[in-house]
Amino acid sequence: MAREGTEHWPATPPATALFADDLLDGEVALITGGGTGIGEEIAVAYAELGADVAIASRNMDHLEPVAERIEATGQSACATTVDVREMDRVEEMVETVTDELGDITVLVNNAGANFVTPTESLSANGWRSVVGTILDGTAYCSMAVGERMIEHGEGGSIISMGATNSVNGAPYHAHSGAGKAGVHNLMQTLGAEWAKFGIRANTIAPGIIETEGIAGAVGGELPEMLLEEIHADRFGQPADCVPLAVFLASPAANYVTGAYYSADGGHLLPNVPF
Ligand SMILES: CCCCC/C=C/C(=O)SCCNC(=O)CCNC(=O)[C@H](O)C(C)(C)COP(=O)(O)OP(=O)(O)OC[C@H]1O[C@@H](n2cnc3c(N)ncnc32)[C@H](O)[C@@H]1OP(=O)(O)O
Ligand SMILES: NC(=O)C1=CN([C@@H]2O[C@H](COP(=O)(O)OP(=O)(O)OC[C@H]3O[C@@H](n4cnc5c(N)ncnc54)[C@H](OP(=O)(O)O)[C@@H]3O)[C@@H](O)[C@H]2O)C=CC1
Repeated sequence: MAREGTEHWPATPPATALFADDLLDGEVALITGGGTGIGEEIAVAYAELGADVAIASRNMDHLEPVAERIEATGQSACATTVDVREMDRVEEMVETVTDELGDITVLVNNAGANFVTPTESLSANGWRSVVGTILDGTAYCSMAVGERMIEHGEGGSIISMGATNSVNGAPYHAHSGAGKAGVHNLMQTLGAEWAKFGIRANTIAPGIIETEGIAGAVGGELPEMLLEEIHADRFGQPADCVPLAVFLASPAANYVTGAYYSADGGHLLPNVPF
């Protein structure tokens, strides 16, 4: 049964119902992991608001249908494969996107990886696989795109997906929690270092958002008992993360850098009065 007041947590409306339809005109956005889940929703919303959008991940099968959705809005799309854990591949991706769409003005570090496991069962390779994707990948993409943003001289926005599991520690998420904590710290560092170039760097921390990725990470359906920890009394949907990603890409956030925004239905808030 829903707790009192939780019926006041309806679905987040589409970005086009919230923002001016030309908000992202002239932007060129690159979204890693843009072929699925949260990344897909951000990619399509950016295009609907006027940006040309590139999406990149390891598997082209994920990317092609989303590129078609982007093109259906009338904007240009670029779909390219990358493993963000490899710097050479990241450099190639940035070159391809720049050749096809022009200078990148918005980078969304969304590619992510996780699986839930007791730390004593986590192998070195399992640790590297997740931390490599989350933290190395975010660093490599930010460095490759940031260098070009600096050369281009027009500033830019770097947005990275953190996670609420990095805030208080999270049992069975040793690799993911530590990697996401590093992502938040990296965005603060870049926000400080690259402010002089007009480059902003911010973090969005989703709570528990229903995607195929998280279902894989927890080994099936999300257990209903997790809702007891979520004040909104519902799991998040990818659309719940989109308005923050639009805001941070837009001129509305021109004075916002090094910030950390959670979209978690109150998951981080205490559940008891003491
Ligand atoms: C409060 C809630 C917070 C939630 C926070 C975050 C949530 C999310 O991020 S949800 C999004 C999750 N999305 C994904 O994970 C999609 C991408 N996932 C993957 O690519 C794979 O699941 C991957 C993470 C395992 C990486 O794939 P790949 O690089 O191809 O790696 P391998 O399959 O070769 O495995 C590497 C290594 O990891 C070990 N391993 C894999 N799964 C598990 C598991 N469930 N438990 C324990 N260990 C696992 C695997 O055995 C390999 O290690 P070695 O055997 O030592 O070689
Ligand atoms: N869903 C949730 O509850 C939460 C999600 N997050 C974060 O939000 C982001 C999106 O998550 P979500 O949409 O749920 O997950 P998905 O699993 O749907 O998305 C992850 C994406 O990353 C891509 N990817 C994974 N590894 C690599 C790699 N090495 N190189 C390039 N691309 C890669 C995948 O594509 P491909 O397989 O083609 O490479 C996939 O498109 C992630 O950063 C995640 O950690 C944070 C907290 C909670």
